[in-house]
Amino acid sequence: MDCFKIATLDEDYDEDGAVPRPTAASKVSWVSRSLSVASSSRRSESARDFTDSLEFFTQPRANNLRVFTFGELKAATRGFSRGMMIGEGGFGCVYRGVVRVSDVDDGNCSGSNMDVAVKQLNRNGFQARLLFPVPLSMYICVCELCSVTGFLGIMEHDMMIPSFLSLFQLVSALPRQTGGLKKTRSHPSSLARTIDLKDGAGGVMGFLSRRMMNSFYYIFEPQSFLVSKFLLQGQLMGSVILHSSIQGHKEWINEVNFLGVVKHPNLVKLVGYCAEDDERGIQRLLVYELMHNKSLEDHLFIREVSPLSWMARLRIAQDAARGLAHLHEEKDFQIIFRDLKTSNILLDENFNAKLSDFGLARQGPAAGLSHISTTSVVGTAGYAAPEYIQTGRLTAKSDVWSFGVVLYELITGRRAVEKNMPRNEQKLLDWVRPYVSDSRKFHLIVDPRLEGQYCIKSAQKLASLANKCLAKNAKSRPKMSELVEMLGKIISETSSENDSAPQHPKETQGKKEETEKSIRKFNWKNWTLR
Ligand SMILES: Nc1ncnc2c1ncn2[C@@H]1O[C@H](COP(=O)(O)OP(=O)(O)OP(=O)(O)O)[C@@H](O)[C@H]1O
Repeated sequence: MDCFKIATLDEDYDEDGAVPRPTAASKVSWVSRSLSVASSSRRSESARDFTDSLEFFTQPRANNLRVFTFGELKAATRGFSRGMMIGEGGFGCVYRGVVRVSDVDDGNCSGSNMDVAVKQLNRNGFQARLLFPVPLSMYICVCELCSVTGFLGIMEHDMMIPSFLSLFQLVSALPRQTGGLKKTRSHPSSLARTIDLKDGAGGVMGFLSRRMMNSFYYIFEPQSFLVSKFLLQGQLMGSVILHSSIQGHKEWINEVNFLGVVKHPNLVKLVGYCAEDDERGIQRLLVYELMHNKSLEDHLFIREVSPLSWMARLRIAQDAARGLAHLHEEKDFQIIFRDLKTSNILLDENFNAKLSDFGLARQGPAAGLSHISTTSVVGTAGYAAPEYIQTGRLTAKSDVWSFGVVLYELITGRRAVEKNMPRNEQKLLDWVRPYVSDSRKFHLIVDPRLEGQYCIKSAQKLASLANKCLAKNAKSRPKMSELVEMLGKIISETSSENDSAPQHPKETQGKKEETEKSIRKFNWKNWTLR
């Protein structure tokens, strides 16, 4: 999933929620949300945004996170071996591992083994990744102008790029990686024009992994300006996203600080972290409880994984809503999650859902203020609320919008943005619209992987809930606690309907049996990386 960051936004607060003043960011249309976008940006503003987010961290809050050494985590993950890798996100790889934890709670200091997921932040400096088919000329131009250092993500393998890569160096390096790009010795400035896209860059495009396309990336200043320039020329077929280790580090700190202090059954548990800098580079790792059934994304969109029953989907939605309600409403400070999506909803061995990835979380507005004005709009395209994209003004209702998108993904089994679909079906919300308003056609959008094993009334009720979350006017969207209640009602109505019409065996067996069945089907050994 591609993401965006829009910079240069006003820092004004608007207590009555009046129509916002147009800003640079408001030039970015909702239609272009699937692209990575950026308006002109100034480093100082980004820095201010960073400082804002640090505010939260300066207040002392107790956490009992364990500090791991790099050596410990290396041993726990068998040297970060590929065999132990369970996922990959925009900021690094996630590995399975086992760590020893002490059981201080029960009075004795004996230790026990704990299954964990270890997320390793990518180490080296600046990063560049190609998310969507991009004309190679643009790619090269961006890389050249940005002086990319560090990794250049092409295909599954990261390629090392020497510091201050020149255009010529990049083009020379590409053929070895793509196996198809014509080597050319022309002067760097003319290369962009001489490369045959079908022959050479086509190879690059073809090799882009699905995983990379769905990942989360940043545009980092000052490079974002360059990307926006391409966008303005109307030539952007995709985007080159750059982020730096500073940016990744910020997310890392965010995660430690937020997840370190929030505890809830529907938020993934952060066990500890590792922060070591040495000759190997910057080591930043996070250690979470292992969620045996990975993410909702895996279950909804990966064909090899058994589909979730309708009832399981409803319960997952309610769990996620509970997690968000806790963040929004149950603490002495509000937390806006900012990145709700199916890959951030993890499932434990009983298919209980927990939210993970607090890298983009922000503390909500102070008392008396209606929103936070952010200087950078971040999130994942397809999930972010339109008013946030257009104005940078962030409220908890932005999360509610994203939740509405997730509800439609649960109903349809389709991604928020589906690049492989015909153009008119790519944006989920646009695609469902005509079907939702026509009850005779509604069944056509329900996930075919359910094979008819669902209650149509229940699905329609869920869609109507999603519509409430997707109200244009943010203020009229429900609060997450209200959504928890509404979902509870749908769940109990659905189970009583199932009880009276037991023709759907999967849904009448109860959660436990259904879960056991799914677990049996889910085999770690057959787990293939996307
Ligand atoms: N605690 C965990 N237990 C089990 N699997 C996990 C855990 N955390 C992450 N994963 C797996 O690793 C994948 C990558 O997670 P990560 O949070 O790094 O990125 P992401 O959310 O998929 O992408 P993005 O970079 O856009 O946030 C997840 O989709 C999930 O499948």
